[in-house]
Amino acid sequence: MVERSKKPVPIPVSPTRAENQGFVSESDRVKLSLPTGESVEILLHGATVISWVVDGQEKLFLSEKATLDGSKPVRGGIPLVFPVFGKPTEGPVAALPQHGFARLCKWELLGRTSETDTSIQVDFGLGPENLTADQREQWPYIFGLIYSVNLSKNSLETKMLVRNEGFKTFDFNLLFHTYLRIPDVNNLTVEGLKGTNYKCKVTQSEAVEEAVELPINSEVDRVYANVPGTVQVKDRGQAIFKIDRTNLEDVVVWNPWDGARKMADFGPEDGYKDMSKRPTALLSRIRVLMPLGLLVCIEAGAVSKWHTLEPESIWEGSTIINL
Ligand SMILES: O=P(O)(O)OC[C@H]1O[C@H](O)[C@H](O)[C@@H](O)[C@@H]1O
Repeated sequence: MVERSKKPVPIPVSPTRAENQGFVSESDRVKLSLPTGESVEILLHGATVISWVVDGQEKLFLSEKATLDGSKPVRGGIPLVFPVFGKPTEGPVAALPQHGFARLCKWELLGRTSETDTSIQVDFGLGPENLTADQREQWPYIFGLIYSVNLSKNSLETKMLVRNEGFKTFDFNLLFHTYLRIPDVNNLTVEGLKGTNYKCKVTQSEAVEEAVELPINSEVDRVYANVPGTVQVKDRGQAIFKIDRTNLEDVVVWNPWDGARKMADFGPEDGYKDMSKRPTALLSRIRVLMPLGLLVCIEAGAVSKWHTLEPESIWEGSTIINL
C-alpha cells in the first residue's frame, strides 16, 4: 500500500503555468503538456502511457485495436510489467498472469509533483488495496509502487519506486514495455547491444550479440542481460531514440513480425512492418493525416534475474528516452 505519509508532496505551480493547463485529469486518464507543445497521455488503467507527442509527431505505437477500457492490457504505449516478466510455469509467481498485474490494475493518481516551463511530472501509486482478491492471493505481499512519468521538451522519463512494506521478503521483475513508433522498419537498426549475452525467445537459444547495428527483418524477441550503456534506435543511420537506464540492467528487443496477425488486439495487421504497402487512396490520405504504426519494442527492465527486496527496503529504477 502506498503510505499517505510517503506520498510525493505536490509542488505549487506558478499562475502562468496553471493558466497553460499543463495538467489535465479526466476520469480515466491524465494529460500533461508543456508550453512548447509536447504532450503525454497516461491511462489510470495500468498507468499506461498511451501517447507521447513531440513537434506534432506521435512517438509511441498504439494498436488501432488496443483495448483502453481496462479489461485487457493495452497493446501499445508503455505497459508496466511487474512483478514478473513473462509467464513462469512454476515457483511462487506461477499463478500470476503473463507480465504480472501492474498493467491490469487501476492505479491511483497521486498528483503532479514537479513542474517548470520545460518539464512536468505526474506520479501514480499502486498497492495491495488496488488489487483484486485473486491478485492478492496470487502475490501475497505488502508492497507500494510509485510510478513517475516526467515529460521534458525532448525526452520522456519513466521511474518506478518499489517498497517492501510488509514483513516478508519478495522477489520481483520490472520492465517498461515501450512500443516505439518508427518510420520504416526496413531502415531501422538498434545499436548498443554488441557483446551482450541474450536469450532468444524465438529459437529458445542463448548467444552473444555480434551486431553493432542490429536490423529488424524478422520476428525478434531477445532478452539482453546487463547491457552496459545507451541503446540507440536509428533510422537510416540517424539516431531517432536514445535510451538510457538507471538500475535497469536489461533490455528486451521485440517485434512480433507476422506473428502480429495472430494477435486479436494488434492493428493495423502489418503495422509491424510497412504500412506503405497498403495502396488505397483513402488509406494513403489517412496515413498522411495520422501516420499509422510501425513499431519496435525496446524495453528497459530488470528481468534477467530476480531482484530481492527485504522488508522496509526500497528499490528504484528508471529509463529516459531522448530524441
Ligand atoms: O502479448 P504480451 O503479453 O503483451 O507480451 C508481448 C511480448 O512482451 C515481451 O516483449 C516478451 O519478450 C514477448 O515474448 C511477448 O510476446
